[in-house]
Amino acid sequence: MIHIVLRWDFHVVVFQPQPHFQSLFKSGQNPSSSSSRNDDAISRLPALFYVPQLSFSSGDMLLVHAKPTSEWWWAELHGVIGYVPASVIRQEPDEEEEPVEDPWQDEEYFGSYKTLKLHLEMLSDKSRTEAYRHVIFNNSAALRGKVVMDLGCGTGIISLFCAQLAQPSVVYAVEACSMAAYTRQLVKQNGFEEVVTVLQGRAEEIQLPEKVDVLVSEWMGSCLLFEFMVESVLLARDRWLKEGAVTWPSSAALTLVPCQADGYYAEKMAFWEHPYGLDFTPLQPLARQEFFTKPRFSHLVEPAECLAAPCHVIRLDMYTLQIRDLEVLGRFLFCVERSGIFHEFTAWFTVHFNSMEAEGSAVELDTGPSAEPTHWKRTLFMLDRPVSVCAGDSISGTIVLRRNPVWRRHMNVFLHWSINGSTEDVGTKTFPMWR
Ligand SMILES: N=C(N)NCC[C@H]1O[C@@H](n2cnc3c(N)ncnc32)[C@H](O)[C@@H]1O
Repeated sequence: MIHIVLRWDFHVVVFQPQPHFQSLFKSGQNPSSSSSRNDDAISRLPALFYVPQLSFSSGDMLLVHAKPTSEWWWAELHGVIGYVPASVIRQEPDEEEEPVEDPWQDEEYFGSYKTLKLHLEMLSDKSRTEAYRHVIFNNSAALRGKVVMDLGCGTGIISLFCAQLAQPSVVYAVEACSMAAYTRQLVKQNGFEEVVTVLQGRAEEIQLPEKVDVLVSEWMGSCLLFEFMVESVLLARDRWLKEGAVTWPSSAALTLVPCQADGYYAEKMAFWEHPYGLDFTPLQPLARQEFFTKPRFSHLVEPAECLAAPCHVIRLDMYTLQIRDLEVLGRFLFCVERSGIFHEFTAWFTVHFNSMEAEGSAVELDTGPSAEPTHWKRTLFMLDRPVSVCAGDSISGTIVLRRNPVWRRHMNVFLHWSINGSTEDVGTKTFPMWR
């Protein structure tokens, strides 16, 4: 995307490479450039080791490669790349906001699955893993002679269940990272080489010898969509699924509920009111910024903390969902069932696996408070200021999960709400997940 430099001439000099990137901005003609604003902005630059010199003048056309933060963009001028303050450049009006494809991001993403840490976490999650085993067991007869694709197989557990519990003709176990080599060993170790074929590569790029009857994948991330692995599932669905074939999960739903969170609020905010008999409340704005800006996903909300009946705010049909739909909007209307303090929204997801047989029973994997905890836990969105609510009040609004245009596996969650439909008692907050 092309941008033009607006006002100031900037000369960016890195006077020493070090873990924390520092630079000295000397403003050009514009006397209004406040060094304090620059210093403040510099302090929030992403940590870097080396940034080459980058000088540019009013009217220059910069090529912006990425927007890592709202204040600093990664741009190029005449072949030289460096950080520039976003405040001095303007985007060409007719520019399309095309997502920036950045191969480095996927290297980082797949690199995180090369070690056992995340695989151990997923395999240790009994609710998650038993749900997939239950699906394969329930459909073992229908799977006989079928062609299966396990997308993002990791250690291959789902493919091994297919070979252990059913008699598919073949399972293509697709894994992008080097864990695939170990997965091959596990297939051999368990005597399933005749059935399971491990393919290392991205599902979007690999070549299968045939189309498939079943596309199964465990693609869910925090708040359902984080990681956006679901995009790969949709691409594979459109490329490899036979007509009338099955995708597991078949559908997914994001659930939201307004909650009271006395413990968390006391721990992070009320604490500053009188620690050791002193008044530390001037630190509360800092605490709000530090502890309540990003969602918290290690939270295990209890049913008793829910102020209203949870409701599905977003539903995804995996047979019809399109990639363009992945900027998902949900509306909600909660009727408060018990008076209390509205501190936060809690979100979790549920996925369903339809049976391959007409009369067969579906399987559900619920990550909410009424089910066994999972490694996804639940996602807590803290309001900046708690609101007292009474039984019978209504909390209505919208939630939007918007994919990050630069960091493509991340997203922002926008929440907008009002109490009893009033225009005064309105709240809105954006939560980055995670960049
Ligand atoms: N949130 C999750 N369930 N993540 C599971 C991720 C597993 O799928 C693998 N994976 C994710 N996307 C892909 C893809 N497009 N192609 C192949 N493997 C993938 C990833 O390397 C890891 O082993």
